[in-house]
Amino acid sequence: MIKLENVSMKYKASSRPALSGLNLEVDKGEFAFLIGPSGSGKSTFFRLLLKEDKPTTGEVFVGEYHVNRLKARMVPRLRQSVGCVFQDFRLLQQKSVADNVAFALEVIGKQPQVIRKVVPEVLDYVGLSGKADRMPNELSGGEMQRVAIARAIVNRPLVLLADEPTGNLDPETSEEIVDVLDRVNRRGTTVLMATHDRHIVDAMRRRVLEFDSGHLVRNDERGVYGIG
Ligand SMILES: Nc1ncnc2c1ncn2[C@@H]1O[C@H](COP(=O)(O)OP(=O)(O)OP(=O)(O)O)[C@@H](O)[C@H]1O
Repeated sequence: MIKLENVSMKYKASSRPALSGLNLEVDKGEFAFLIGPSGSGKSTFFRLLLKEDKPTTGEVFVGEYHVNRLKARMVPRLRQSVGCVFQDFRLLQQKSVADNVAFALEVIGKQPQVIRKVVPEVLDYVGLSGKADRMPNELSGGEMQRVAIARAIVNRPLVLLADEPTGNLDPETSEEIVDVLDRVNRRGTTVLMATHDRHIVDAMRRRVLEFDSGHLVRNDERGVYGIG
C-alpha cells in the first residue's frame, strides 16, 4: 500500500536531511503511529506521500501510484486517494459543517444528488448528525476535528494521514477522535497518525514508527510510546 525505498529528503534551506535512508512498508488496512521529537521528519514523510515535496533520492509508492515519478496531471488523483487531517482543523470558516464536507465532493465533480445523499451519511458516521447547519465557529474543537475527518474520508480514500490530530484537544476529546479514526481504519482505510500523545499510543498498541533526526529508529508491530 505504502512503500518507501531508500528515501532521503533535504530541504534547500536546510543543511541536514529531514529524512535519511528511509525504508518502510505499510500494508493496506494498517493503523500506524508516527512518533519522535519535533523536527524528526514526520510531517516531511507525509509531504512526500502527497507529492507536496519530492525526495532527494529514493522511491515512494502509494497504492497504485509511483509518487516520485507521477506526472503533474495525475497528482490530483493521488491526493483524492490520500485524505488528510491536521492539528488546526483547516475548515472553511465561511461554510457550514455540511458545506465544508460537500465542498470536497464538489471540487472533484460529484453530482449534486450524490452529494445530498453522502454528506448526511458521513456526518452521521463521525457523530455529527444534527450539526450539519452549524458554522465552524459554533463548534467545539472535537467537533471541528470530526468535520475535518468527515471531509477527509467522504471520498473513501485509501489512506488517511492525520498530523497531530489531537494536538489541540483535551485528553477525553482526544480519545473520542482516536475512536473515530479507529472506526475509519476498521472500515479498511490505512491510517497514519503523527502524535506526541503517549497515552493514545500506549492504549492502542498499533504499529509504531519512531523517527529521530530524519532516521526511522523503531518499527514495532504492536508498539508503545517508549521511555523517551
Ligand atoms: N520548508 C522547510 N524548509 C527547510 N527545512 C524544513 C522545512 N520543513 C521542515 N524542515 C526541517 O526538516 C526537518 C524535519 O521537519 P518535520 O516538519 O518533518 O518534523 P516533524 O517530525 O513533523 O516535527 P513536529 O513534531 O514539530 O511536527 C526539521 O529539521 C525541519 O527544520
